[in-house]
Amino acid sequence: RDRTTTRPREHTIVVSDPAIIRSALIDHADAFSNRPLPRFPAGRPITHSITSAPYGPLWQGLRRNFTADILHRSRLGVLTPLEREAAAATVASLSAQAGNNGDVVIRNTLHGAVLALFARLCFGADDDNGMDERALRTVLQMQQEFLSNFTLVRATDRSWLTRLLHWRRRRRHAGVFDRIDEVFIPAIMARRRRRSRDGVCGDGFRSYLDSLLELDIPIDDDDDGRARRPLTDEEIGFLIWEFLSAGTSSTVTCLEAHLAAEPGIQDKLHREVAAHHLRSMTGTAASELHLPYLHAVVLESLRLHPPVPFVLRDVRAEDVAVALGEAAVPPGGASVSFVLGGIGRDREVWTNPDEFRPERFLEGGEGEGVSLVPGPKEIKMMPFSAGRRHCAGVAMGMAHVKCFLAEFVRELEWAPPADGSGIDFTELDEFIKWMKTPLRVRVAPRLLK
Ligand code: HEM
Repeated sequence: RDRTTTRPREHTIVVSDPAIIRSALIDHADAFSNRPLPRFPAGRPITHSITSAPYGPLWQGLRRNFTADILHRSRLGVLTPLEREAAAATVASLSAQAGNNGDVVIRNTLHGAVLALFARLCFGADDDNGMDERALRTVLQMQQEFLSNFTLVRATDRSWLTRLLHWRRRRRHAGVFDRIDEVFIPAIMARRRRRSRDGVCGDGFRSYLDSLLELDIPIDDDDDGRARRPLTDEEIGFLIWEFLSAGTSSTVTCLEAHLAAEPGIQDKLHREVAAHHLRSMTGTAASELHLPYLHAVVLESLRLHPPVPFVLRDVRAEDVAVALGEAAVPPGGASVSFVLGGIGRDREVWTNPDEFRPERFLEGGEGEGVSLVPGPKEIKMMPFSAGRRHCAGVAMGMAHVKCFLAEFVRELEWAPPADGSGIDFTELDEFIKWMKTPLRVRVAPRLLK
């Protein structure tokens, strides 16, 4: 079986042509199913996460547990009340923070709320799930530190000189991983105690942690996973870190980009959402309701501002040559970087691609039927990537974004800041496409108008 290497490849190939991306990720999926392994501090079980496990029985087991058990579509309705509570708390907090003129910077509040929601899905829905406000603040800091150093650490990985020059930031980045055990292991132990005291899930809510406590993984990925063992607490801690981090920043980035939408679009969205009395509906995920305009707004935003700008693969030389036609790949193989950012703005596919026009995704529009994760047909956008390693949280990501957005436009009116400074759409050139200047908006309660 093809294995990925822990040594950074000397050679990186950047691919932005959608036809070649499709051919590599879908037609040559066997060769393009491993990510380059990051250099994490020695001693970490770096391959024991969905994102870093090589394609094989371990990855299959971890991913199946995640998608078929915890994130399965049939469970999304069960999660809706938690999503609504988180969205409502965010509305209350933003309203309270808005100054006299109504201006408020939303990113930190939103990030905290989305993280708290993921923590409940992960550790259990009760307040005493072991992740109090202090622990959540620590995780928020860890995520911010991790993301702010990620691009630099990757870029400086290749030579000892760049590693030496940037050792301080590299050390800070590695320090995040040193804190994972300290933050999560007490909560893991508390959940285990509760389960043995009160029965299987303690509070009756099957959390991601519950699934990990019950999961057996292959002892050896090379013998097709026949012999199995439970996960260690350290491995569970790392999987929890992945769960809390993989979706939080992309969900926040996605929402930030939506809320900058024009008033005309917002009013139309408000009319649709209000007509559905979303709040009174229970047991149905926002993503499952018939809200075509909400769906179109989310897709249009993902087309224009995909939160993850590129995806990486670790590939052997012969596979690169077959799939990409690269003649001069060194025998050591290559890292391939597939650029997702520009696909949705292709002028040959989209009319006036830089315009925010959700209508293109409604019936009869050029985007009707475009799928969130492209299959073997032409790729018109791919915010969640494609092929075997495409985003494992598509359904949950969409459900969260729609639920927050619906609650936001139902309760509040959003406008550019009162001081006339406008909205700066410049994105940071990093692993996650944050807006360079965190979005500041004017909010006003809708019901009082
Ligand atoms: C709007 C929200 C989101 C976007 C745009 C997004 C996008 C992506 C992208 C582009 C990838 C890389 C795929 C590749 O390498 O081919 C990815 C991977 C992944 N995402 Fe998401 N994501 C989002 C939300 C979430 C959520 C909510 C979760 C769940 C907690 C999640 C969990 C994951 C995981 C586990 C992977 C690794 C999959 C694997 O290696 O098998 N994502 N995501």
